[in-house]
Amino acid sequence: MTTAEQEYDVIVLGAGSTGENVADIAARGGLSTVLVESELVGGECSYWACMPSKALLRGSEVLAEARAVQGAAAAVTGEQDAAATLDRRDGFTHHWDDASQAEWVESSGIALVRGQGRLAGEKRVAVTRDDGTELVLLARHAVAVCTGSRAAVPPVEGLADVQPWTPREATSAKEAPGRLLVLGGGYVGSEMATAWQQLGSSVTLLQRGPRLLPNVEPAAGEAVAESLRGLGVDVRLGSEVRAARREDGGDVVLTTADGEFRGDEVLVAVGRAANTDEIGLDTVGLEPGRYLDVDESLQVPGVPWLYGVGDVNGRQQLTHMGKYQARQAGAAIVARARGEQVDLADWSPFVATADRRATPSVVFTDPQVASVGMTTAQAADAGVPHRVVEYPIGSVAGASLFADGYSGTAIAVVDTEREVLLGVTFVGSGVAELLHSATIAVVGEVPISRLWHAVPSYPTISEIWLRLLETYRG
Ligand SMILES: Cc1cc2nc3c(=O)[nH]c(=O)nc-3n(C[C@H](O)[C@H](O)[C@H](O)COP(=O)(O)OP(=O)(O)OC[C@H]3O[C@@H](n4cnc5c(N)ncnc54)[C@H](O)[C@@H]3O)c2cc1C
Ligand SMILES: NC(=O)c1ccc[n+]([C@@H]2O[C@H](COP(=O)([O-])OP(=O)(O)OC[C@H]3O[C@@H](n4cnc5c(N)ncnc54)[C@H](O)[C@@H]3O)[C@@H](O)[C@H]2O)c1
Repeated sequence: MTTAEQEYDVIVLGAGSTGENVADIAARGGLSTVLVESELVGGECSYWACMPSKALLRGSEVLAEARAVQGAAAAVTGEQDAAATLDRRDGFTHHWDDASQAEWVESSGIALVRGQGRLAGEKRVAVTRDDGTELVLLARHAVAVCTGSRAAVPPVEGLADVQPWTPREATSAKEAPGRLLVLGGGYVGSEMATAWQQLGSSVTLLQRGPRLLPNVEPAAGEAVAESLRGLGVDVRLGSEVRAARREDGGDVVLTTADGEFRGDEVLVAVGRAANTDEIGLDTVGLEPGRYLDVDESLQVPGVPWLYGVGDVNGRQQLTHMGKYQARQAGAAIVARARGEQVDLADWSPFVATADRRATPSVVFTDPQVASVGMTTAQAADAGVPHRVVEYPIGSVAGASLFADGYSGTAIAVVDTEREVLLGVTFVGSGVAELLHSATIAVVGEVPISRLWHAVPSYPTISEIWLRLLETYRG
């Protein structure tokens, strides 16, 4: 077999949302750039994660909002058309065709190589192309590993053999299974239980720990569990699955200390594993299979030409944070290629400080959970002097107009020494769009005394800000 060689300034391995953005910044910075992709350009978010999952949830959300408004509720006389929702979902994934994203890559002056790439020593990437030929890419300046993550399947006896759903099947299924078992009550488990229960499945959710969404404020997980139960989901907390089997008739059976649970399918949603096992890390002295260890500019310590960006470094596994890291790492790659100094201080143009200090996220359950920065528990663990203020969102006029009997909670964690916000969590209907105000306050470290002058419009849900500040001031 003949092996061709090509040289670029920057090689980006993996064309998910993160890799696309690293390549874009590098190309805009005047560096010749190549993207290597083994599946679909756009990665998980476009085809098997954010976009299809939110499309599956949106129909139920709109109906719930209409049912919560006297007068409008009378117009909701039928059920959701599940087939039409799945069809709309298929539109968002472009029927799992990446032609438009590939077109964008090429129109941005970035070369695209389709195939399986792996490091082959210093600044070298060997690609087995889709047609079976080999191509060796050489990088003058940098290689950015953006290979993302995949679903982790826990070592439960028999689980791998039942061919469980991963988030890929849960977001791309062509019909609702009659009975769906969901293993894991984090982001994916909570969202997918919400979606499929309302698309016709009978869902049982098994969560190992004492509450859903363990990484956010406890009130959020409690509200989501209560709402899922209201929708008819069988939510089992403290439930450890010990074994799994598929019976002749097709049933999946999960065994726990509380007995057996049966379903037509089981979704495994217990977190992610890094896609680093088969990318040649051993050829540059690194251990395969683990999240890539990186510094604040996303550079791998001791290997200055190598970067690990997005899900693959395990810092924050969210599309917007991967894209943020891509902007920071991309700027660092361009600056270093020009021989410029890269400032590694917090909040510089080259570092991903928000990963540690101000990561926003929205769980699109009913109620939504929108949070940024530290939770109460994280502030306590970090030993920061702080006070927690809480206020029921339903008590503000805007919320009562938004939905009859609006129920929700806002929680702010305030640094009592510096009088700035460390973190904010909103739990309630329609709070996703409130979150960016909190993100700006946390990132900007806006003093409470100045925040007081940020007057929310009446009557909007944003008036929750005024109530939180009044509660803090006492
Ligand atoms: C069900 C679900 C819902 C989610 N919803 C949201 C949400 O609403 N909002 C949000 O912010 N985040 C969400 N996330 C998280 C989000 O999907 C990820 O954080 C994001 O996709 C990470 O992007 P990435 O580019 O780093 O990795 P990926 O999207 O995994 O992209 C990596 C790319 O690298 C390619 N690749 C891997 N190995 C190789 C190789 N050897 N050679 C060539 N190519 C390779 C892969 O094919 C892939 O295209 C969700 C996740 C799941 C599972
Ligand atoms: N809306 C969003 O932004 C969104 C949506 C989906 C996923 N994501 C991202 O994808 C990541 C992965 O999501 P995820 O839900 O797979 O992981 P997760 O870390 O959010 O949740 C995993 C859950 O599984 C539970 N668990 C672990 N082992 C278990 C076991 N053996 N049995 C039962 N329960 C078990 C954990 O207690 C936890 O609650 C998220 O952390 C998030 O970064 C984001």
